Order: sequence, then structure tokens, then C-alpha cells
Amino acid sequence: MVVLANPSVVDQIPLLPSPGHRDTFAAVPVVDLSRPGAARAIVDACERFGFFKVINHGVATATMDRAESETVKFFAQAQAVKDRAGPAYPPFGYGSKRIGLNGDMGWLEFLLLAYVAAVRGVAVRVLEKMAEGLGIAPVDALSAMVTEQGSDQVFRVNHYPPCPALQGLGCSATGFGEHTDPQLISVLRSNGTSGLQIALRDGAQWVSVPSDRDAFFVNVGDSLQVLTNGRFKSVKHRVVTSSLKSRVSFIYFAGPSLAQRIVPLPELLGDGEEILYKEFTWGEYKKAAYKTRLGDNRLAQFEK
Ligand SMILES: C=C1C[C@]23C[C@@]1(O)CC[C@H]2[C@@]12CC[C@H](O)[C@@](C)(C(=O)O1)[C@H]2[C@@H]3C(=O)O
Ligand SMILES: O=C(O)CCC(=O)C(=O)O
Ligand SMILES: [Fe+2]
Repeated sequence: MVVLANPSVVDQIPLLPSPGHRDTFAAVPVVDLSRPGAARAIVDACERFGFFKVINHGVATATMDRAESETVKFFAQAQAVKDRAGPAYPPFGYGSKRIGLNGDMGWLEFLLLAYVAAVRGVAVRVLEKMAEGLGIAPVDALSAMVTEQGSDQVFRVNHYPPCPALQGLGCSATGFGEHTDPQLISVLRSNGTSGLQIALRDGAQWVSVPSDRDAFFVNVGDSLQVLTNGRFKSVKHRVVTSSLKSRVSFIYFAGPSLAQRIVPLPELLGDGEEILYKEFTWGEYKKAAYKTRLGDNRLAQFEK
């Protein structure tokens, strides 16, 4: 049993086993966006893991470093000052420990913002390559869902402070509990602190993603799982905090417009292939998703 020196600090936050070296996911698929094989590599990674890392993405390190240092300055301010930028719901602003509106708690503070151009550019290029790899025309068949007016994009900045109360106890505070992202894809960049884990083998194994501050990590979201009729799987992931180092992450969630129909793309359906999901719009899915707890299977109610 874990006995905490200062239990009140983390008393509402679920605990997770501290990651060990053996949990490291050394085989994270790496996609070099500047190489001709990128389209095929993206499709392969989405089919196998719903997750990959992008290098040579064209975003200057200085741009991301600047965003990081501004963020660190923001989170270093007094709590009363930060609270003035809240609440996070609805729909954008500062939040602390409470994730969503349905009782989920994590050892983090965060900002939900509306839009950030450089990271969106990475999402657009990834979606273009994905369409190419899937053999869908035109090349912007997927990326247009993100660039069109009214597309529903969220930019999230998460700060996971260290949690020294748990040092040496073999367990860590949950930063962000296990979940899938509801959108098409999510594009993540973090500072040099690890903590992100993804589920392999349908959740039977959790592996830690080594941090890489020069790369972006891409998650397949629920909506892309539906557009591909289950060929790409939305990846279950979570964040485990460290007792010593703070983690800062930036995530761009590429969502379409509320009216966008989320149905399997006809070009991807084989002869006689059964459609696995009931038809819905992104607006309907988002509304339903925001009534769920983080770890719920949000797509279940839309399965045929
Ligand atoms: C518990 C929740 C937080 C979340 C809305 C939800 O009800 C279920 C989905 C969660 C999620 C996960 C991905 C993104 O971080 C997020 C902004 C999103 O679009 O869906 C969060 C939501 C949130 O933090 O508000
Ligand atoms: O902060 C992270 O590294 C991941 C957070 C996440 O999965 C989310 O905000 O949806
Ligand atoms: Fe997520």
C-alpha cells in the first residue's frame, strides 16, 4: 500500500504505476515529411498504432521554443493571476486539475485556445500525405475538413507540475487519464519531459513514448477511425506525471466544421464492405463526447 507524506496534495488524483525503462516504446514509427515515402509510412503507422512521430515538419524550432517559454512564464504566475484567464469551460481559457465537465481529475493545469497557425500547417500536410497514401482524390479531401471556414479547431497547452509527494513510492499521479481524442487527428509537441503513454494490443499494454522536443507526435482520433471505417484506430493514450520534472505539451486538435458528416469515405470501402458506424455530424459527435467521462468508449453509441 502507498503511504503518502502529504496525501492532501494528490488525494483526488488517480495514481498509476511509475513507468520503468522496460516500458519504453523504442519503435515509435517515424515519418520524415520531406521524403517521398511519407504518405505510405503514415498509412502504415495509422493502421498499426494510430500514432506516429513527424520529423522535418518545417516548423522552426525557435517558433516552438518561443511558445514554450511564453507558456512557462504564464504558468509560473500566481494562482490568482492565472485564474483570471479562466474558466476553461465554456469554451476556452485556463483550467486546473478538472478535465472536462464530468468529474475527471489530473495533476495538471492547462489553457484551451482557439487557433495556432504553425501547428495547424503540420496537421494539414499530414492529412494531405494521408489522402495520398490512401489513394483518395483530391489531395485535400481530408485536409479541407480542417482548413474550411468554421472548422472546429482547439489548441491546448498542458502543464504537468512535478509531484514530489510521490517520489520513491513506485507510483505517479495521473496527469491526463486514458482516453482517445474525438477529432480527426491531434498534433502534439512537448518539452524534453516524457510522460505520454500509448496503449498497445487493445489496451493490454501501456508503453512510454520517449520525448523529442524537435518532433511532432500525431494521434489518430475517433472521427478518422470512422472516416476509414475502422481501418485506422483512434489510439488510447494518457499522461503519467514525474515526481521531479515538469512537462509542458502543446496539442492541436484538428476537428472539422460542426455540420461535417462523419461517414466512411466511399473510396475506402471494399466491395460489399459493411459500414461499421451510424451516420453522424461532427457537431452531434462532439456534443455526445462532452457528456462522457475521459476513459469512456465514445464511439460505442455510434456503432451499428
Ligand atoms: C472528459 C472530457 C474532457 C474532454 C471532453 C470530455 O467530456 C471527453 C473528451 C475530452 C477531450 C480529449 C481530447 C482533448 O483534450 C479535448 C479538448 C477534447 O476535445 O476531448 C478533451 C475535452 C476537454 O478537456 O474538454
Ligand atoms: O499533454 C499531453 O501530453 C497529452 C494530453 C492529451 O492527450 C490531451 O490533451 O488530449
Ligand atoms: Fe489526448
